[in-house]
Amino acid sequence: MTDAAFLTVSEVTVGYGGTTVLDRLSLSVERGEFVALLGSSGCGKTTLLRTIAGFNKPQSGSLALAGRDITRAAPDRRGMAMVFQSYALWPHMTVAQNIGYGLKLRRAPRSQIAGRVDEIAAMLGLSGLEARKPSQLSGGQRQRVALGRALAVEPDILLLDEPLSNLDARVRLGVRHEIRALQKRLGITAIHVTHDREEAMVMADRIVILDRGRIAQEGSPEEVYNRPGSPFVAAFMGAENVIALEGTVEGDSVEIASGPYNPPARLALAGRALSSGRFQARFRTEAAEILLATRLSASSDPVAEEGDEGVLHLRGTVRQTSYPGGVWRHVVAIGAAEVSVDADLAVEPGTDVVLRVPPAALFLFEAPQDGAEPISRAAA
Ligand SMILES: Nc1ncnc2c1ncn2[C@@H]1O[C@H](COP(=O)(O)OP(=O)(O)OP(=O)(O)O)[C@@H](O)[C@H]1O
Repeated sequence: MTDAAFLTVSEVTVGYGGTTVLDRLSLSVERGEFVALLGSSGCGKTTLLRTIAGFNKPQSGSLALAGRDITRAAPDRRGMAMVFQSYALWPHMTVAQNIGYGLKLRRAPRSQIAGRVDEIAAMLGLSGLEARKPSQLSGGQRQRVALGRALAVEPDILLLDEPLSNLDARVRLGVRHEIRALQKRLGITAIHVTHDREEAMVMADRIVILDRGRIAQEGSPEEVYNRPGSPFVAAFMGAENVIALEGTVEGDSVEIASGPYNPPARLALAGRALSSGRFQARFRTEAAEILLATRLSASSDPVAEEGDEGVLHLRGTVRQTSYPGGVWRHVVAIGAAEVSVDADLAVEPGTDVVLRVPPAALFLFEAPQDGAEPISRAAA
């Protein structure tokens, strides 16, 4: 955490009744940064956002904004505005009245409110709709009004609580880009709660992945996607195929001996701390290539092929083939394990195949205590 951080959340613990939801959580956000809080349902994303907004009081820890302690400041004294999933617009007010609501509460002069409402309506593509009530708007328009109401008060921090999840997929993509472009143009600091990985990836400068009230990992979208630090983050970022292996660590690589489902391989550790013994290899559905087993039958050791250093080859049998669109998806059985692998062409169920997982797409981690039996043996 740096002293220069705009918002600082320090060692904050928050719970409901006797249950702790956030456990000594610390987070810092820079001015102008767009941070996405990503995590599965119930991990505490909304609780963290509401704590930042001042709706939840921490049992311990502190919050500071621009160097000012706001731990006990009332929500309307924090210079923040929140946009909710449910829009939370006033149904009896017009679009203009909804957008101007925060300014009216602050007793801004009527002419100033009108000018600001016009400006925001134009910026958000709502011009011409100012006299309508929320019930006369589409979901995307309502969400833009909610965003306009938040922006009208020129908050120091914009808090977004799954604001796009009620919109249909096509509108959601559009509003996603609108919010991001606007945030960049206005230089607003934004914290956005979502459980949608792609949404977090395309909108945020930094992704904070929460797991049961703690930060599992934070980093740029590219970092958390390509260098997940734990099996939880790898799985959350889409590397859901898991193969249990056994190997011997030598320097910065791990050697696995030939087994019934794999030729020998030397896999790069790429700085990960692993010790000899059991570990797990994770990869994404789109990361592995399917090779037909017959192509490799002449070679007992495909790893020896030039340029295949660090590659994991796995022998398996296709169990299911489906077409989700664009590519063919295959369920491939490798011993007792099953993995999902995409390919441009359909491979018939029952076909023996070899999967080729390149080093950059392979994530290695310590095996969990209750992990599956490894399919490989450690090299002697
Ligand atoms: N007002 C409340 N009283 C008691 N428990 C609560 C309350 N609000 C949330 N919780 C519990 O706190 C935990 C975290 O909830 P929170 O809403 O922060 O999660 P979330 O990550 O935002 O989930 P979702 O994505 O489903 O909205 C959950 O177990 C939830 O049941």
